[in-house]
Amino acid sequence: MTPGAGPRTTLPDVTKLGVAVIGAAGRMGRAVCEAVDGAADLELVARLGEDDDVAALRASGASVGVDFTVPSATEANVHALIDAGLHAVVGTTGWTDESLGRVREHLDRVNAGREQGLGVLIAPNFALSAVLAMRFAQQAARFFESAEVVELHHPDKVDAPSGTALTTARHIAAARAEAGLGPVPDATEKQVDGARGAVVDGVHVHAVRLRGLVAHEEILLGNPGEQLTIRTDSFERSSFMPGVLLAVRAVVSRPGLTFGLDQVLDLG
Ligand SMILES: NC(=O)C1=CN([C@@H]2O[C@H](COP(=O)(O)OP(=O)(O)OC[C@H]3O[C@@H](n4cnc5c(N)ncnc54)[C@H](O)[C@@H]3O)[C@@H](O)[C@H]2O)C=CC1
Ligand SMILES: O=C(O)C1=N[C@H](C(=O)O)C[C@H](O)C1
Repeated sequence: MTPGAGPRTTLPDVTKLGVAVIGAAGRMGRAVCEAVDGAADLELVARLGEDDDVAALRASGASVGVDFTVPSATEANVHALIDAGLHAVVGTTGWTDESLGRVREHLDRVNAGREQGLGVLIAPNFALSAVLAMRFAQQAARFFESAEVVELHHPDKVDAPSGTALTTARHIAAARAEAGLGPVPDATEKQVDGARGAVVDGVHVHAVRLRGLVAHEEILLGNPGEQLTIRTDSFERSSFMPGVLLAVRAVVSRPGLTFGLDQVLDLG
């Protein structure tokens, strides 16, 4: 574990919220460390990498652990953060209903014995444009016969489709089901494997990997004679930082599991 700004020679500032970043050397981890460092009310007290022990955060002065690691590691990190008595903000992808359920149960168990409960906030995307795009897609879905999602990312991304696209597709599917819409029209009988993308709850999702891109998504909604396109573009990782900082400040007073940044924005 590397302390926030070199070896600590003084006690942490108790007027600030102590933050530890897990995955601190990664693309997002570096940006989060910089953002926390630049926030007057937060103090970066630890940067953790792959070989560091999350349990050591117990003595670090951190109240919130922020995880931007890899899908195979994030769930274990969150359970370790809860066991160490920290709140958690998570941007890492790979969450399923089952893994979210395990976190919810763990929090229920731990919070039953605490005066001020621990919170975990997991968001597939912290960029405001993406959060709004997901919400608009959910609102629009019931009015359209067809819906497909295209996500476009940098080629160093290890998972496909993106967590954002999975969530978008699930929201669209839920809105269609609630409105009583049937399957999307599709006459395809013969295709090269994968030509129609992945199918998430009946919604086709396509993943593009292209050098030069950061994180982008298009939601295409079609009716006879018309189309609605909702598009979000993160050109820089700075786009995620206001959402990450908002989540860090919010999670300490939101016991239990929160999924999605929309839950802490006043979106109506
Ligand atoms: N929710 C959001 O707004 C966003 C989410 N992401 C997601 O965040 C995750 C990280 O993305 P990037 O920073 O681009 O990846 P990256 O590959 O640049 O960074 C991941 C870092 O985690 C470290 N790591 C791996 N296992 C670890 C472990 N067990 N403990 C501690 N550190 C560990 C790696 O060494 C690396 O430094 C991905 O799942 C990505 O999809 C990315 C951008 C925005
Ligand atoms: O890996 C990324 O870069 C991103 N991952 C998240 C996802 O999979 O949705 C969020 C954003 O799209 C960037």
